Amino acid sequence: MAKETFEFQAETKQLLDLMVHSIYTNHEIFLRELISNASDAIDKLHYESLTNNDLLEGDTAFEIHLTPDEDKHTLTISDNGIGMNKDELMQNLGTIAKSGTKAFLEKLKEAQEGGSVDKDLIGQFGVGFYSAFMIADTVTVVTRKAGEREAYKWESAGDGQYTLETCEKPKHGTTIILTLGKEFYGGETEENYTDKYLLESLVKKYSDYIRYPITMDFTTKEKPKDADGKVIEDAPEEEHTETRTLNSMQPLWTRNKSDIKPEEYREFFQHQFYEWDEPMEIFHSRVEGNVEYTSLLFIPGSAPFNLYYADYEPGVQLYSRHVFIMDKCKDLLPDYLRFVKGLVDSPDLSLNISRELLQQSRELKLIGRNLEKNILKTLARKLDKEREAYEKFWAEYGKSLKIGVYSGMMTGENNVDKLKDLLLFMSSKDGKLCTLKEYVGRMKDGQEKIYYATGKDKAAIDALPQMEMLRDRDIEVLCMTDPVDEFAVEAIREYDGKKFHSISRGDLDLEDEEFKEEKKKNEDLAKSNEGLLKDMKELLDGKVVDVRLSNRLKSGAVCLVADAAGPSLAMEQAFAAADNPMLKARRILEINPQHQLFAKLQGIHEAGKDTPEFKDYCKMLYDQALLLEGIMPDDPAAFANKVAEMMAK
Ligand SMILES: Nc1ncnc2c1ncn2[C@@H]1O[C@H](COP(=O)(O)OP(=O)(O)OP(=O)(O)O)[C@@H](O)[C@H]1O
Repeated sequence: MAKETFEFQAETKQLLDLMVHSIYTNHEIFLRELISNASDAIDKLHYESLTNNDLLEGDTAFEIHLTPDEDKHTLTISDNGIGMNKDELMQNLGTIAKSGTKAFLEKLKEAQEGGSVDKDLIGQFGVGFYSAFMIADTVTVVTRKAGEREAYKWESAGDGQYTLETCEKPKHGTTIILTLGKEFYGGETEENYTDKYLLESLVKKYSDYIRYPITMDFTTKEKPKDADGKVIEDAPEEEHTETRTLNSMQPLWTRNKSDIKPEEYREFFQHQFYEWDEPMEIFHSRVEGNVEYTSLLFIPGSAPFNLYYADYEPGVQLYSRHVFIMDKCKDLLPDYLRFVKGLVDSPDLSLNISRELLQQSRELKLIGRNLEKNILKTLARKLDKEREAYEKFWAEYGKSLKIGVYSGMMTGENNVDKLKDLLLFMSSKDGKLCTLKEYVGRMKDGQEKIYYATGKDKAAIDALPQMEMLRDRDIEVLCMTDPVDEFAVEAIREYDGKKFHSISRGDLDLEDEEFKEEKKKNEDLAKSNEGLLKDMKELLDGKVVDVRLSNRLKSGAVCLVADAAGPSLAMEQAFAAADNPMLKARRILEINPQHQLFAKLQGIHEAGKDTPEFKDYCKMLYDQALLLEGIMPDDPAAFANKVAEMMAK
């Protein structure tokens, strides 16, 4: 193949431009990035060779080798990993397929504007390879895919183009030759990347735990020794070259907890899982028993923006005796812990079965159950002892637990018992978060139900007309401001023998005498107004299933509630947002018989149910009730016009 020139994809160009112009000051991490890619490539080959030994081509000594050359101003990093064929080269080093890159570019811009470009951005967004352009004028990649014959040379000066041609490469794997920029070699600079001791220290700093030897040749000059081992003083010095392994190769998770510094955990977490923040929680444990494993799990400092979208891939890395098996095993932990990152290393996981079978294996299930228990125990402890920290966790991941509560009903897992004590809801009293236990613990004497209301925020809930009665009675109401809240509560049904009761669904049924008396009075009143209510219902046919006199209103004129059978209005909205408009609430319009408007309505009705005025009143009452629930009337313009017309009268 003759040498061909290709253009980088637009986003890659943008990224390269940032790298070349060195807006990022922490140059040295390029080495970590390239070493980490080399290690991944060896992992891949290792894994594939388990089922196809021929791929190794007889070369089983996995290694990442560094060759600095002071004279040529180059640094070469080579591995005997899987290598790349032509398509892969063009795909991997010509385009940026990952959606994360856009986020990276934005973050970088933000950091730049904030004046803090030192933050460790690169690598967390999977743009590792391109960091080479921070220090190299030209990057040359020579690579041959294991099991294939053709080798390729890729080259770029980071100027928007790269070239590709075939070449010779006896060993499979990848060699990256960095022709260093003039600030990055020679004795004048602190950043001399041909300096072996600097390279050694960088390997120690960033790549010590890499599982394969990172080697470099050290040449020393010594005078020869005689047969007795004595130095021959007058002989000329001889050069000795010795290949040294620079890293300890001990994976972090295999070390003793007490020997690991917090910054080592942080560095590992951020780099291994491309995270930006510090972890919020670290779980590091070694278990021996029915099944033996080491786990190192993290709860990231903040939830990824796509945690609840289909493109988010949950899962934990699996290793067996420190050998990488798979990246995202999603069957290990329950879905409600989808935000947990980390790894499990177990000699009991077999390397020689398919990933599908592995995910079904008894050992994996056992490990998963143990980890789940452990995480839940830690969260419970946090809730109990570190409330503020738990509320921070809740703000990031609470939704995941709430989804877990109700999705468990579908999958047959009993997540309710596991999770109900970890849930927090906002109290109508002080706007603070409380657990169900706390709510029940401070219920008023004689209160038998857990009252809740739904709305977009606390202010909207406070403004609900039906809240007035509860406020008067000093009854605390749980504010459900997230659409999933009510679904979770539906799944829990009751807590400590107390049933959940929506203030906007079914009957309000407060438990005090005053309420019961009111209710009785309204029942009598409803009988004497049967005609009016029936005619209103007829007029609003298709919109509501019933029109009733309300027991739940004090000063408000109307409200819209849902029948106890079927979803609530908030649930209906959530279904509609999820493109499932079939599940509708059975709406009931309630009118306050104590309100002046009711007397007016009675008067209008006397003139007959077919008068335009009665029709207008009914429609407008319904639209008002919708607005109170935060739902737009079907025809907002008609509603506004009617209001204007009435105001002008
Ligand atoms: N030494 C290598 N051997 C084989 N393939 C490589 C090597 N270096 C890079 N690649 C390929 O190029 C791709 C792009 O590398 P890059 O460092 O830009 O991102 P990445 O490593 O995939 O991202 P992340 O840093 O998120 O892991 C890699 O995914 C890999 O497929």
